[in-house]
Amino acid sequence: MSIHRITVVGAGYVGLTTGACLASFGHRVVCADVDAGKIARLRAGKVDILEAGLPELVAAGLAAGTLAFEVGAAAAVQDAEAVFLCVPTPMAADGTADLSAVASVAAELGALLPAGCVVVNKSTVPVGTAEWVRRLLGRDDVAVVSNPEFLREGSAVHDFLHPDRIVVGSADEPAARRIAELYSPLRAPVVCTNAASAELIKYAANCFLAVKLSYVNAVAELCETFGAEIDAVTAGMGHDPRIGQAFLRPGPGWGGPCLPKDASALLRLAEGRGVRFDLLQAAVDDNARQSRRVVRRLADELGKPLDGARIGLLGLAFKPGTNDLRGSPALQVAELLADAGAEVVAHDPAVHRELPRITVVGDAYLAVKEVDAVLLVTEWPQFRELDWPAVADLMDGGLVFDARNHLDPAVLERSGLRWRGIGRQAAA
Ligand SMILES: NC(=O)c1ccc[n+]([C@@H]2O[C@H](COP(=O)([O-])OP(=O)(O)OC[C@H]3O[C@@H](n4cnc5c(N)ncnc54)[C@H](O)[C@@H]3O)[C@@H](O)[C@H]2O)c1
Ligand SMILES: O=c1ccn([C@@H]2O[C@H](COP(=O)(O)OP(=O)(O)O[C@H]3O[C@H](CO)[C@@H](O)[C@H](O)[C@H]3O)[C@@H](O)[C@H]2O)c(=O)[nH]1
Repeated sequence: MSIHRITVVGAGYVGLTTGACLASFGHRVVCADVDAGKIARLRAGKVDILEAGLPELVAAGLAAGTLAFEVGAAAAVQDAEAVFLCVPTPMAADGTADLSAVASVAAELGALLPAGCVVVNKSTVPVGTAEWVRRLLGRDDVAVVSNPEFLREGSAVHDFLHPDRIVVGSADEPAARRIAELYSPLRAPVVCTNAASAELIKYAANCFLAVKLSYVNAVAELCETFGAEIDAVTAGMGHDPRIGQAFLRPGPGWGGPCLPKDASALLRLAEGRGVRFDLLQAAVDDNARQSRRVVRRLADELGKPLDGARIGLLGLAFKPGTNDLRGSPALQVAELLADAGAEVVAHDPAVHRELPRITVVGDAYLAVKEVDAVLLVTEWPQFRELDWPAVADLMDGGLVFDARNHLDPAVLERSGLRWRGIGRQAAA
């Protein structure tokens, strides 16, 4: 029996993208959220988050009548055949995943779900959560399927529509297959397994990426000491298909709303089972050092104390293409600079709100005015296109520390600026 009537609970990056994309396949989708203001804006076609193609998909779904929005999950499940849980699972104070939103939705929906409905865990949740949700629902006639999501922010719609794989896991294999069938228009490989494996796949994948980044950041540090060039080193490594070119760019540390909390959650899960995962712990520890290393190098290159220095920060979002500040390494760097007594003036093309301890300005040229050094922390394409001779005129000092190796060193040097990167030698 194919599924056509879908409810999505949680209309954020994952939920709204899932809902709008499934509606575009012709299914009838209702997205529910506890945020009444967000639902009112979505009903008017207004999307709060910065995701290419998402406003268009929402508008198309609303116009076709395939996509609707409700306040609260209870109002959205009357005739649902599948209910996707896309609520937040942030890091709790003890480093585990906070499952309170999942628990409250499961408790709320237990008595309301139609018989034969499938509950789908799309939130990133610890191993064992599918079974736990099944018990909370208290229903023998409702299956629970784990279906983790792998989309990246900034390219959420593209990633959802072009997945590398679909993962479904459940004790109820026919239910898992019915969920996998929803993705059949995407022609992606399907991994159908038990719930524990599906849940672990998500953490294992994100944490593998985190380890890869800590590794490459350490190799970049080696490059600095040996006179090697990290771009050449990673290109040379990446031609080996067992390594691959992706996810090898060094930076000020890995961050965002997912990798840090998922690494922490997997470490706590391992600890709970008495399994030592020293490799992952080292990746997390090295990552915490990386932002400190960037600030220390900036101070060394500056040749004067950070206390009282004025630093122009280019970028605030955790990566380009998003306005998400959750877990942003740029903010960690800004905090460290402020701790050291520096005055931080920052610009990000997508972030226009006030932030503590930083002056946020609406123009990159304002951010570099009269600064002792510029520190680039988010690789927005716009920053490459700046008029660098004009930047040199505006700055008091001449140092540009490019913590993403994003700028063209030759352009900067020609502009009379001193470029420094990560894992790279100074331009000749
Ligand atoms: N952001 C990503 O790139 C991404 C990718 C893959 C997986 N994930 C995982 O997906 C989950 C959701 O992440 P997100 O980034 O979409 O979160 P988000 O914060 O963007 O959105 C979550 C939404 O759920 C709503 N919500 C909270 N409690 C609710 C409740 N009880 N009932 C209904 N709605 C409720 C919030 O108001 C919010 O709109 C997390 O587990 C995350 O780890 C995120
Ligand atoms: O070569 C690289 C690639 C990434 N990063 C950094 O790594 C972090 C994470 O980047 P990315 O993975 O692109 O962002 P997310 O949108 O958080 O996506 C990750 O987290 C999601 C939520 O779980 C998963 O669905 C995705 O598959 C996974 O890539 C950011 O700080 C990036 O700047 C680097 O420093 N160098």
